[in-house]
Amino acid sequence: MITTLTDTTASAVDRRLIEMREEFAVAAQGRVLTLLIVAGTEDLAEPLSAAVQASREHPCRVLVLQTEPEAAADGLDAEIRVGRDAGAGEIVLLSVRGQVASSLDTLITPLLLPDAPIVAWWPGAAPSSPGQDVLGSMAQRRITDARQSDSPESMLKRLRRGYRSGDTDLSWSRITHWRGLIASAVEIPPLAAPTSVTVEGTVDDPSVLLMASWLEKELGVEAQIVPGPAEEIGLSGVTLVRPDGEIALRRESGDSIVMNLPGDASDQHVTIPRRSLFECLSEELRRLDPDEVYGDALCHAFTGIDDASTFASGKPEPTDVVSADKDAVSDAAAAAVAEHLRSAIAERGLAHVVLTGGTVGIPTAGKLARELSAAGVDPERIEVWWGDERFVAADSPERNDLAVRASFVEALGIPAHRVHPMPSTSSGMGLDDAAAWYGQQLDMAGGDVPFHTRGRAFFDVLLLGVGPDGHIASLFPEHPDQKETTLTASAVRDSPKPPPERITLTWPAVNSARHVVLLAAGAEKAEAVARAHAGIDPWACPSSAVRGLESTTWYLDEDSASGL
Ligand SMILES: O=C1O[C@H](COP(=O)(O)O)[C@@H](O)[C@H](O)[C@H]1O
Repeated sequence: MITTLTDTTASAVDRRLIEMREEFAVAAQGRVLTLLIVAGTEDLAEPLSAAVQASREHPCRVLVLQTEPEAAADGLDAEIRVGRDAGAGEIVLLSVRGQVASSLDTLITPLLLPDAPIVAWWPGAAPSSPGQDVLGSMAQRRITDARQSDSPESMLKRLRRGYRSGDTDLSWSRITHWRGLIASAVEIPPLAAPTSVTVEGTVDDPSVLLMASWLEKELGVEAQIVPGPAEEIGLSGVTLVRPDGEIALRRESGDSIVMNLPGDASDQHVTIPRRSLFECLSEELRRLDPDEVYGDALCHAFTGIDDASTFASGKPEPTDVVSADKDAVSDAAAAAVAEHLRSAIAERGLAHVVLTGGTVGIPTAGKLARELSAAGVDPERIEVWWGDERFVAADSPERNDLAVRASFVEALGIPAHRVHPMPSTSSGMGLDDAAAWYGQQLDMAGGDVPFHTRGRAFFDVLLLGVGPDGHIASLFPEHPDQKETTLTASAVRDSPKPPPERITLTWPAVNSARHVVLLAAGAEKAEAVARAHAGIDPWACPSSAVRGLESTTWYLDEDSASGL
C-alpha cells in the first residue's frame, strides 16, 4: 500500500504511518532497526530494491532522504509504503527541498523506530567523515560505497581521514568471500609466511585497494597491485608466493573462483558468485558492532597521508609580488583575487572564497568588494567562507567575520545563504561541536570534491594573513592542535595569540584551494616570511606549508620581503 503526502511535515508523516499500519493490520513489532538511506536526487531504484530484499532478513523501517538543498522553494513531500510494497518492513521516502534540508536530524527524529539501532547508508556520494555527519552521528553503523564515486580512490582516502569506528564501505563487503578463501588457504600446512603478494584488478578500485591493504597488514608483506583483464571490474585475482609454492585465486566467471594451492595446481573451482548490492547490504545489516578489521585495512591503505607536509608538496612553487607598502599590498592582492573569482564564475557559475582577518586581510577584503563591483560580478555567485575565527561572542570586535561584514559582505550585497561565518559562542555550541559543525558545512558543500585528497580543490581562492610567528589561519607553530588532520575544521585551545579559543581550517582544508594568496606587511613579518620561503615545514612554520593547486602567491611589502 502506498500513500503520498505533498508539502507535509514529519509529524504528519508519522501520524499517517500509524494510521496505515492500523488500516492494513501491519504489525510494527519485530522491526529490528531503522535504515536511513541518504541521497541527492539520483535514481534510487537499485538501492531501494536491495533494501526491500534485505528487509526480509532484517525487518526494518527504511527512511529514504532525497535532499535538494539548493532547490528554489522549501518543502517536504513523502511517500509511505507498507505491506506488500515494502517487503518485510515499511518504507518512507522523503523528498526534502531548500532550507528544510538544513535540519535533517530534527526532521527524521519523529520517524525513527524507538529504541532500535540506526544504520545510515549513502549509496552514492557520502560525507568525508560519515561519523560526524548530522545523520551519521545518530547511527551505530555507517555504510558508504566508494565504488560509486567518480574518483573511488580519492573517496576512500577521504573516508580514511574521517574514519570513525562504526564506518564501513560496501567495497569491503564485496570481498568478504575472497578474504574467507584466502584466510583458509594460508592456514594450510606447512604454515609459511608468503614472500610476495600480488593483487590483480582494476587499479583504483576500492575493493582492490582494500584487499591489498588487508593482506599487507595481516601478512606483513608489501602487496603489489597489477591490472587485471580489461573486461573485469574490481578484484580479479590474488597470488601469495610461499617457499612451498603459490596460493593463487583467480575469478574465472561471475560465478566462480579458481584456486590453486602449493602442491595442488589442479584448478579447483569454488562457486562464489560476484556479490549483489543486496547481499553486501544484508551482510552489513547483520552486524551492528564496529568492523575494526575494515578500519585497520582502510587506515593501513593510506598511512603516509598523515604527514601534514604531504598536502602541500608537489604543487606549483610559490611566487612573490612585492609592493611598496601595506596599502599597495592589499591593492595588488585584491585585484588578483577579483580576477580569479571572476574567471571561476565565468567557468562554473560560482566561486568559493575564503577570507582572513589580520592587518592586511581586512583592508584587502574591502578593496576586493570594490574590484568585484567594478567588474560587475554578480554577488549571488560568491560563496564566502573563513579560514579561522576567534571563538568569542558574535558581536565581539575580535571576530574576523565582523571586521569585513560592512566592507565586504554588505558592500557587495552577498545574500545571507552564501555567507558562512564560523560559529561564535553565541551559537550555543561548545568549541568542539562548533568546529565540527563548520567542517561538516564544508564537507556537505564540497560534496564529492574532497578536502582530504591531494590533487583536488574546493576553494577558488584562499586568503591567508601571515602572523609574525609564521602562523596562518589559526594553525600556530608547534601547537598540538595543528595535528588534527582528520577533520576539515578543528578547535584550537591555548592559542599563543589571544583570544585563546579559536576555530581553524585544518591542513587538508587549507591545501584544498586553486589559488592561495598569502598576505604580509611590516618589518615584524620579515623573519617569518624568510623562514616560510626556506622549505615546507608545517610544524615549525605553518605558512611554509600551504599551496594552491594552480598558484600560491605571496603579497608582500618591501619590509616584510627584506629577508628574502
Ligand atoms: O589571529 C590571526 O592572525 C592572522 C594574521 O594577523 P596579522 O594581524 O598579523 O596580519 C590572521 O590572518 C588570522 O585570520 C587571525 O585570526
